[in-house]
Amino acid sequence: MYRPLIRNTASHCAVAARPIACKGYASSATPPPFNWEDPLNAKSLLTEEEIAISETTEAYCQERLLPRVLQAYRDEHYDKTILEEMGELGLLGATIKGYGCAGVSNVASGLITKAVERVDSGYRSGMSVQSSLVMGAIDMFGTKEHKDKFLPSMAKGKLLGAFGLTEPNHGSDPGAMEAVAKPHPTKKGYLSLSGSKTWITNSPIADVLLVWAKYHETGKIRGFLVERSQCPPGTLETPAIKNKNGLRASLTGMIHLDECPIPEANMFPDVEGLRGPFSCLNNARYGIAFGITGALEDAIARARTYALERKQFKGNPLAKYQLVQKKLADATTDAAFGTLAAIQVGRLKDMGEEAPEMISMIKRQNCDRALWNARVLQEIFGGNAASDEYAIGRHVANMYVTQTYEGQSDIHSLILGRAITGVQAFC
Ligand SMILES: Cc1cc2nc3c(=O)[nH]c(=O)nc-3n(C[C@H](O)[C@H](O)[C@H](O)COP(=O)(O)OP(=O)(O)OC[C@H]3O[C@@H](n4cnc5c(N)ncnc54)[C@H](O)[C@@H]3O)c2cc1C
Repeated sequence: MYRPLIRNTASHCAVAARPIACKGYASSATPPPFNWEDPLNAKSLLTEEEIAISETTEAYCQERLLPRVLQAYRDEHYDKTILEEMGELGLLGATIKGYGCAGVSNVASGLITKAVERVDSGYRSGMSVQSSLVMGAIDMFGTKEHKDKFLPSMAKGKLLGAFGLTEPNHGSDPGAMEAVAKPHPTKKGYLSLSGSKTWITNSPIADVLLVWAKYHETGKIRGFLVERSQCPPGTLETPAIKNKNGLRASLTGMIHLDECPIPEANMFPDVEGLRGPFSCLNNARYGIAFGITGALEDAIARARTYALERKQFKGNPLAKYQLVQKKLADATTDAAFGTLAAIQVGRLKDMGEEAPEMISMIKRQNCDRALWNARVLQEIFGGNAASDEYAIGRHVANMYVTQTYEGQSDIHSLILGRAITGVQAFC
């Protein structure tokens, strides 16, 4: 069994306070050994609590998730009891304080996503939607009633969430969405929600769907909590999107709302416009930027093992050849740089000093570099890369999606370009 996360308030937010032992410049005759699994000693930047959370989550993921992922990916199956297991460990909504959540630092929550994504980006996606996009939104924008009603069961993984922003005609440009909430023609105190959302993680199994739609009176975007159990037949459909090329271990679907009655009280009261969805996306994008380094590290570890074991030309291991070594050097460098950048942004988040553009920067950089490197590492496996048993093809296919969702990399380039030049280039 795994220990649930226990919050040690003393070491919660700050960088581990350690005495600085001055050994003098270049005084050591034997420099510390290079650790290819943590080349820049990112661990030295973590608190004891963060290290313990990381180790607990890594152990759970390697022992319980890894054995399931190959079959889940083949069958395009998501076992929703995974969220209950994660809930028991305190991994869901981990940064939220109260409501049965662990209340850990943003760096600790990044380490959780990294451990899960080391196994599979789809498992991390299912968790991120629950934690950052739905629980996070309720915590940020919900009323006390929303929080009391939804957060404790969501923290346990007993109530599942989905986040509906993307529409069939509006992906990168959600401001142009067509979903709309109008007064309900017959039910007093209710709104009538209509519209379609697509590519929505967890939608086929979600109990509560956070749907973003334009409010009739103002034309501004508002957030609505749609409870599946309260929707009359025919007003809510959530068909699965089957036969995906990537993220097959997570469930993705559509949301169709046809004059669905929603209590007015289920609308987030005070947030309007794109600030609502984008605030939630910021947290989730941070999780992706941190998490994807786990998937890249897994690709590196697998490619390294393969390169050491596979022999070609006079019985030499592939690892002996310079071109192969360069591929591993490039990927290892990018994983290490990406991890440090994610920790830095996490620390700034803990202090409330992160700019959204910082998150765009690490989401774009870490996802782009992970995809590029994993695609190159795939070559080390030769023909065997075509077999799903070697996992590398699964990571590459998943990484395409991580580079695409929650703002495709080119969109994050435009966000950064706007911040650098002051000139808007979206339209
Ligand atoms: C497996 C999966 C799970 C997902 N889960 C969710 C979810 O849970 N909730 C949710 O709301 N959405 C989800 N999405 C949707 C995802 O966020 C969108 O696919 C993404 O935002 C891109 O939108 P689009 O697919 O409509 O592409 P488009 O917006 O049509 O873009 C296509 C291409 O054009 C480029 N482009 C667009 N506009 C510009 C421009 N102005 N300048 C330069 N280039 C531009 C884009 O960068 C992209 O490369 C998911 C997607 C996938 C694949």
